Amino acid sequence: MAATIDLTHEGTVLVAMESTACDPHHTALPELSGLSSITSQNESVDGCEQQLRVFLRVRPFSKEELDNNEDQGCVVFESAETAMLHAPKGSATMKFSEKGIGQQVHKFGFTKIFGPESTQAEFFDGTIRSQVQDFLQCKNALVFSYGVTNAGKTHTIQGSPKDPGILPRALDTVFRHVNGRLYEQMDLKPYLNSDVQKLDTDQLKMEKSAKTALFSMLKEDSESTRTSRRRSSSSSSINSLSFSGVSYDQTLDSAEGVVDDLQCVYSLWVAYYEIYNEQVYDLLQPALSNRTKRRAALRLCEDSAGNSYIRDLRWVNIQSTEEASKVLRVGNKNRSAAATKMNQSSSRSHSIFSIKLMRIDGADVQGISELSLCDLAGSERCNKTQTFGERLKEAGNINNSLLILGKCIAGLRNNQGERAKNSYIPFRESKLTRLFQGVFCGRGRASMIVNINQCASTYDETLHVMKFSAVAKEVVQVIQPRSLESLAPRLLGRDGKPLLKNGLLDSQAVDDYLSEDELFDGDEEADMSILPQEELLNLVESLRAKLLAERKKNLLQEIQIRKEMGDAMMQQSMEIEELHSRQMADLKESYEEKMDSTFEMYKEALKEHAYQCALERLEEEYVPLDEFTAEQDRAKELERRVNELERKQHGSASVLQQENSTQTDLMQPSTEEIDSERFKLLYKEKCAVEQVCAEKQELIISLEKRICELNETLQEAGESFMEKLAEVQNLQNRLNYQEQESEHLQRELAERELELHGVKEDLAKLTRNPVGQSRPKRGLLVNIKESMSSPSSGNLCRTIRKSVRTTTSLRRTPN
Ligand SMILES: Nc1ncnc2c1ncn2[C@@H]1O[C@H](COP(=O)(O)OP(=O)(O)OP(=O)(O)O)[C@@H](O)[C@H]1O
Repeated sequence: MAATIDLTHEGTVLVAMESTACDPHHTALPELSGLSSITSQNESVDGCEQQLRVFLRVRPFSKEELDNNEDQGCVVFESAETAMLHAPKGSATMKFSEKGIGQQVHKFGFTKIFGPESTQAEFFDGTIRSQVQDFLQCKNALVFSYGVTNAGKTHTIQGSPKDPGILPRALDTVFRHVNGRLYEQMDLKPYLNSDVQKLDTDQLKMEKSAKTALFSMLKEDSESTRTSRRRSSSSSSINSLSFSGVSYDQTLDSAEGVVDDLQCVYSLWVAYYEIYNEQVYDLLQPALSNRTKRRAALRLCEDSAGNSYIRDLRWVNIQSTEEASKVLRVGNKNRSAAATKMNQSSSRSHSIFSIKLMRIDGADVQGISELSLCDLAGSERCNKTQTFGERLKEAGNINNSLLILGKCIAGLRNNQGERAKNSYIPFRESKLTRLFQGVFCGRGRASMIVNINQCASTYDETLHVMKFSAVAKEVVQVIQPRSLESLAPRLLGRDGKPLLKNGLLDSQAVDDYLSEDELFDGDEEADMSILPQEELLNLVESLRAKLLAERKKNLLQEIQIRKEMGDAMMQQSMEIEELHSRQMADLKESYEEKMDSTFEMYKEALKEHAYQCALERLEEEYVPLDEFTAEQDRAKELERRVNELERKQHGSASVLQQENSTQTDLMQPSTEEIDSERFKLLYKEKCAVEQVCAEKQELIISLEKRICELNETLQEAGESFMEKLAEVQNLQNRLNYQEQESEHLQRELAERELELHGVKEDLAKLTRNPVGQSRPKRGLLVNIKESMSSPSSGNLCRTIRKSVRTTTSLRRTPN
């Protein structure tokens, strides 16, 4: 059930995205469709344009991987920016390319590539050091690592105590920059997305005791781990990560080039949370129950400007790298890690470590910026990693949120340029993208780290990651320059009311900020806690009746829409089925025709060939019958005469012997003459017979030769016939395969019809008993959106998704 998305479609024109508002409080984020947020490059001249920076980091082989013959030269570096992927034998990519689908070699470009030998320090300096400097100048930054599981994401972000990753290095850079200028009190605390809350004395006390309690969690833990460590000193868990007293290369200055007002002091706050199974959990909150280790899920809300923030997320004030390290260790302890087949300590959640930096000048908070480092969970294919039960659900959620991230990135790219498609960008379909929508839309600089391993066994997944990154690299961010005034967060009191504006109390500002209309208009996740309680109760009461009527109306509309969607789905599946059966019938017919005609063609050719050979043979061997019989007669006659002469010769020899003694010498000469004449004649005839025999012999030899030649030709023709027969067989096999495919698809179609039937029955039930339903108090669009987006929603959504997948796969089916 691995979610895959092909992001490599066309649309290469890269143009800028429009910046979002200069003032973070009063201009809403681009609407969720992203339609209004996209302009051409020319229109965004004020903003600073930059292609999304995408870095590739390739981790070295482990010893086990080398032993398992994982090194098959799959990754080849062409230059510092270009890498080639070569499909290894046995990979799906190779199998497909052998069938003529896709290629064996893929080439990808990156902002910069870091090979297996690159150090953590080199990586930090070459990638996010500049973003940390931006952060120190009140600019938001987001860094996220993407890659298959076991590719080195956590190593890159967190590293180990001896070899710290970019997060400890970033914190170290920040602390060295603010060294001696830390705001030591905790009374100014981050609030909502980018505001600041002034804590009163009670709140301050609570804040301090909460911090002490947090660090004491670590003490308790270290007491127990110390005992276990004594037993086993081999632990390399990230839980023990510490970067206090860093021993790594510190030759580079912490924040070169950062222009700074030396009068300013800084307050640093950190939060550490994870998105696990599409729920946000605070990694710094203790578990609800010690036994189950369950924690409370937090709500993702939006302020009136549409900026996302996590309600009740715990921000901890830190005064040193040691404290930052402690926070990270507490969070790592709580992180949802479970061993998968591919990585023994695989992280199953997206974990985000956020740092907020407040620049304070006297009583004024001049600016606030946020740096988030997001370690995405590894994406893996369920079959390969043997995931079951809870792990399978996790994998589904991980894949789904990565899929949405991919869709958003592809959507951003497609919406850029003159040929912008103005397509819907599904930021709100997952918590991850919803959280970082602002940064992607220009409220900060984002960069992506693509982690890969070079293992042949995970080649196909790695290729998918690379394709994803290729799309990301084409996204252009426009970071709008913001004035210091616009950067200044609002200072809010206990109940969320702003206390100061331009140094003065401004009660009007609260109305602008949180008007009733904004609070209740459309967004079901608006944070109501920021309104005074009484006001809120009144509003709730007055809206109650309205809401009921609205819900009734919505329910009916929803039923109608579901019915229409069900009908449309049914219609669509019937059309698909019909189209498919037509295609299959056509295909079958055309293959049969092709096969028959090929067969006939070869049969004819063979016949023709045999006929020609026979004709040639006849022509060459042909002797007229008369001639042949006359010759035979002549030969017989000659033979007969030879026999007769031999007989005569024999008789005359004996007569001569008898007469020799009696006859006179006179008689002798005349008999000898006759004999000699006869001999001469006989000799001549014998020669003639021998000549005829020799001629016949020659004829026989030449005929035998021709027969041999004809045999060879026949053999050749036979061989070519066999070849053609094999081809025909091959075509027949392909036809059988297509038929099997067709049957499979028809079965799938039948399943979908069953599902649709189920949905229709549900609908019918719903129509029969609409008021009895207990539904969450949400709007129509929200319910529809949720049912369309949530992986755990009902049959209808599964059916729609299935249909979309089937349609896509139908389009991809090779002819
Ligand atoms: N650049 C590197 N140099 C040396 N070892 C590395 C490097 N990158 C990763 N590793 C090692 O590879 C293993 C897997 O790395 P890591 O846990 O960071 O993967 P991951 O992508 O975070 O996996 P998951 O998504 O499952 O959490 C670890 O043992 C890590 O120490």
